Amino acid sequence: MTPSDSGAMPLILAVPSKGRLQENASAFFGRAGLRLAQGAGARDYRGKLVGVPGVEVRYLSASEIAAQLASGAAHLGVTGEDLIRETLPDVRGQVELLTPLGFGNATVVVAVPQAWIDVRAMSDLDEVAALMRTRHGRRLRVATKYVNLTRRFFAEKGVADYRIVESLGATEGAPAAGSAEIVVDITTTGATLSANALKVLDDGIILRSEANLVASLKAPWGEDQRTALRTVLGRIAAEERARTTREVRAALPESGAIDLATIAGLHEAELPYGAPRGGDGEIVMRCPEGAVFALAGALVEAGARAVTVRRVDYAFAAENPLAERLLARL
Ligand SMILES: Nc1ncnc2c1ncn2[C@@H]1O[C@H](COP(=O)(O)OP(=O)(O)OP(=O)(O)O)[C@@H](O)[C@H]1O
Ligand SMILES: O=P(O)(O)OC[C@H]1O[C@H](OP(=O)(O)OP(=O)(O)O)[C@H](O)[C@@H]1O
Ligand SMILES: [Mg+2]
Repeated sequence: MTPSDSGAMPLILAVPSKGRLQENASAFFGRAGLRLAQGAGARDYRGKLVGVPGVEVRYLSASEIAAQLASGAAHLGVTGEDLIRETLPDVRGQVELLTPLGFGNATVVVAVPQAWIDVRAMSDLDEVAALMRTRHGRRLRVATKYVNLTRRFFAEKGVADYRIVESLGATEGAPAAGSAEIVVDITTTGATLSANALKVLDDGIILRSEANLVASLKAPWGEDQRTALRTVLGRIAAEERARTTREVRAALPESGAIDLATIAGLHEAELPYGAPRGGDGEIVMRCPEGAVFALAGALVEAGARAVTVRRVDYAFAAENPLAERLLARL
């Protein structure tokens, strides 16, 4: 880490440089008003956030991001939960998973040849392993790049007699190639598994993963970095709040007699600008997207003269829940 022009130590934000997560990750930051500006040239793996001083963007592969968050070389990053759980021996002690991002969805699964018609569950693997030993004199081989997830899951399921064959790519090809009998790999559509005549075991789901915004507990969190953190997470929270809620405005009845507190309580709504000052006038509420119609109905029922609902782009608030959660752990 090198001091920025102003001498401040930057917050290092690690962003996928390639692969499936890249486009979605920059779109996610863009929605939050955080525009990534890559340094000159496509091969420059550093950049900045436009208009947010004190942040250095590093473009890395998804697995490298997990490693840098673990070591503390990066403060914040976007990567798959699968890589976090595979790479970090102590997830809770090393990072805080701040929020799932709704993209990069994939499932880590145990898959066996479709031809093994009697093998449906993890418990059947023990029998297969025993047969392998007696018939072929060797252990059942599992091809994977998820070595740690595999070991943990197999141990939980009581399957012990196997050997891992580390795979660096095209894992699903291992059984046909003869380098392993079964695989542990990530799948989204299932197309690759089918194409390789493999099936997922009934209880063979190891982890449902998606991209997450992750913070390192091991990175040096000085005052400069905490300030940058509040700005970045404040914008992300404002976008998330705006996306998941609706603003509901109502013209109160002339009489002013309306029990807003009760209505708000019943419909998970809040009054972000407080209760109305006078008896008459307009109030602004905010509620989850799914509560809109019930809330609007309740307001009309209670005498509101008009109710309008709208989406907003950003909803900033004094509290910064993502930042507070992280800062409380540092
Ligand atoms: N169908 C999918 N297959 C693989 N990964 C997926 C899929 N869908 C989402 N992902 C997520 O994307 C992450 C990175 O996968 P991707 O293949 O895009 O990166 P990569 O550039 O190959 O990374 P690396 O070179 O470090 O393996 C996965 O670990 C997972 O979290
Ligand atoms: O269930 P599906 O939708 O078919 O997707 C799963 C496949 O995609 C990934 O490979 P990727 O394309 O990332 O290649 P890689 O193994 O080189 O990373 C993954 O390793 C699977 O092979
Ligand atoms: Mg890949």
